[in-house]
Amino acid sequence: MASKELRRLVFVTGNKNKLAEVQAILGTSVNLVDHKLDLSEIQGNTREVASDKCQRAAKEINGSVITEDTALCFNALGGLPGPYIKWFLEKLGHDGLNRMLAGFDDKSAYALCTFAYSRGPDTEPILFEGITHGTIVPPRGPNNFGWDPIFQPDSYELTYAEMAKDIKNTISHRYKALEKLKEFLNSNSD
Ligand SMILES: O=c1nc[nH]c2c1ncn2[C@H]1C[C@H](O)[C@@H](COP(=O)(O)OP(=O)(O)OP(=O)(O)O)O1
Ligand SMILES: [Mg+2]
Repeated sequence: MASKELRRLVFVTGNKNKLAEVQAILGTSVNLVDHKLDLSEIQGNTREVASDKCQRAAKEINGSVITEDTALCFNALGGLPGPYIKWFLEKLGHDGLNRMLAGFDDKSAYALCTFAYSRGPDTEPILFEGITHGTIVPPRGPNNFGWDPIFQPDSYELTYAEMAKDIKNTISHRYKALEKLKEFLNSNSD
């Protein structure tokens, strides 16, 4: 690849908020091409779910792709809902997610982001993980993105939803995973 040429990366996601954050974090360092597709997701641990999703995307695109899977893991529940948070959020809402922890003193949780990069349909995806630890709290802040109003990162008084985007985007699970992906891409510029 010519050194001045921006790397073209196809990001397959059905979530516009994710896409916006990834674009904001990557800035102009890559030419991000979005491809809207709601991929089906298997059951399994976060690495299995992320890897399978990326393989499906690479088959659809028939080329190199990145995908991302986000889990929200409650420590009192041994890491659940984890990769199934989307369905728990959809069925229970913010209050229901809080109530899941009512019987536990431990309200701690972590957000885990797994980016997966595949060179094409017949290759094993490479995974990049980022974790931000925090606490599950009653909802505060605008309800624009998923579980942002109920996740308060450690050493902050604000939930993800209350924070300015440029703060979230420098401490988030997504930011940390993308830092690793960027480092990998910079040292593998084929
Ligand atoms: O930073 C975040 N802050 C708050 N909520 C978030 C965040 N990131 C993902 N979320 C939500 C979206 C979905 O309810 C679940 C993850 O599920 P996940 O399968 O990874 O996302 P998705 O299906 O919306 O998009 P995709 O097409 O990329 O799979 O957590
Ligand atoms: Mg999904």
